[in-house]
Amino acid sequence: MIIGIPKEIKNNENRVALTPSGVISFVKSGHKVLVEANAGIGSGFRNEDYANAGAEIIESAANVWAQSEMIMKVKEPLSSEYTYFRPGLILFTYLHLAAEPALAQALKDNDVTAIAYETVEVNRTLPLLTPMSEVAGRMSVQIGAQFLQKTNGGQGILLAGVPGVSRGQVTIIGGGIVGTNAAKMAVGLGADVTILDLSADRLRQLDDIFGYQITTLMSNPMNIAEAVAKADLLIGAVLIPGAKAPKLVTEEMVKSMKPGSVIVDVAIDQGGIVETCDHVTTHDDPTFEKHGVLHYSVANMPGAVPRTSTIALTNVTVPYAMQIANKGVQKAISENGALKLGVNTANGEITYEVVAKDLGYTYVSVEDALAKEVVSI
Ligand SMILES: NC(=O)C1=CN([C@@H]2O[C@H](COP(=O)(O)OP(=O)(O)OC[C@H]3O[C@@H](n4cnc5c(N)ncnc54)[C@H](O)[C@@H]3O)[C@@H](O)[C@H]2O)C=CC1
Ligand SMILES: CC(=O)C(=O)O
Repeated sequence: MIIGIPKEIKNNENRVALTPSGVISFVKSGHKVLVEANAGIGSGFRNEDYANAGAEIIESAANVWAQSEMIMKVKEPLSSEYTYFRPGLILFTYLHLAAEPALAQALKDNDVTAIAYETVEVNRTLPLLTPMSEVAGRMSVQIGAQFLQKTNGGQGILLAGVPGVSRGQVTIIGGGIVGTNAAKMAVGLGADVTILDLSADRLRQLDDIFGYQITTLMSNPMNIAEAVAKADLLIGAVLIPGAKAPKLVTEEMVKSMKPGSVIVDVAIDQGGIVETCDHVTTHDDPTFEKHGVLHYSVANMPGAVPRTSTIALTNVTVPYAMQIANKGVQKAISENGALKLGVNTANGEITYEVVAKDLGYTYVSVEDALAKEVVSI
């Protein structure tokens, strides 16, 4: 199979979908890899590194897309990339379609087989989301601490406090991968940490991990309101796989926060859980202020630590991409239930149920979509 690796074009997105080591794996298995010139620079991988690994360096993005059977990316295509879509193209990347209706329509209109990293699912875990959630969860506290500084627009508190002065309060809504990793960092800094989740089992696990270092609370409107009101740093970390994030933190709750408090809504890639986090921000201009509270809503947080993130991401994506390359997309999907759950669009249909529901399309199963006329390139 011919696999294409375009350079990421989202604001400050310095990750790349494949490392030179990944290229070696594909080439050894008899595949051809086309890498757009300078695609790896942001992650510290030079064109020569890719060429030495056996990739062909291609000058233009258009040629990479046109000549490849499968495109591997990191972030969802931006509108300028929709022109590269065509029937039969396999796209393997983060998509977050519930929050990207125009992209969903473009993939559908162009009969692209689009497999979303974030919905590949094994035993109720999301193996291709996990490493980036680990990164973003850890970053969320680092970023929050930084914006709590007066010089950066915050209320001017140190999360750790000092002897004689109270510690900062970190409230984390959602105790999955992002939430747990945020808690590790916040506990490590010495903050006062509260985590809310809807799953009693998850709260028990968190209690086992952190003991008396954190407070766990069942997620319900009353507990959320109280925990938000006292938060110096609020972290949004809820996920319902594939679906638009529920708005759990209302504008009224945000108004109850202290001036200069900070919200890091990590779940913004699925639309965000905070009502006032009404738009995505960029690494260039990451925050905005509403009701005196700083809001941070960058949808590609790991893009700021690309070396760590690229290696962590490709560690998990390459084995799945290899199955697609070795077997072809239809056979790979039929033999691997985890990968099948990743398919969000195929043959002009939306094939992930909650995405179809959230965007108002009729859901068609992957099998039925692929059983329609099979388009080959
Ligand atoms: N902004 C960025 O750059 C990045 C964003 N993310 C996003 O962060 C979000 C969280 O991801 P993960 O931690 O990996 O998901 P996860 O599935 O590991 O955890 C989600 C948690 O939310 C809980 N939950 C569901 N409904 C809830 C509710 N009503 N109240 C409280 N908790 C509830 C679940 O029980 C689960 O424990 C996702 O949207 C993910 O895409 C991940 C990486 C980077
Ligand atoms: C999960 C995701 O969208 C990211 O890492 O950018």
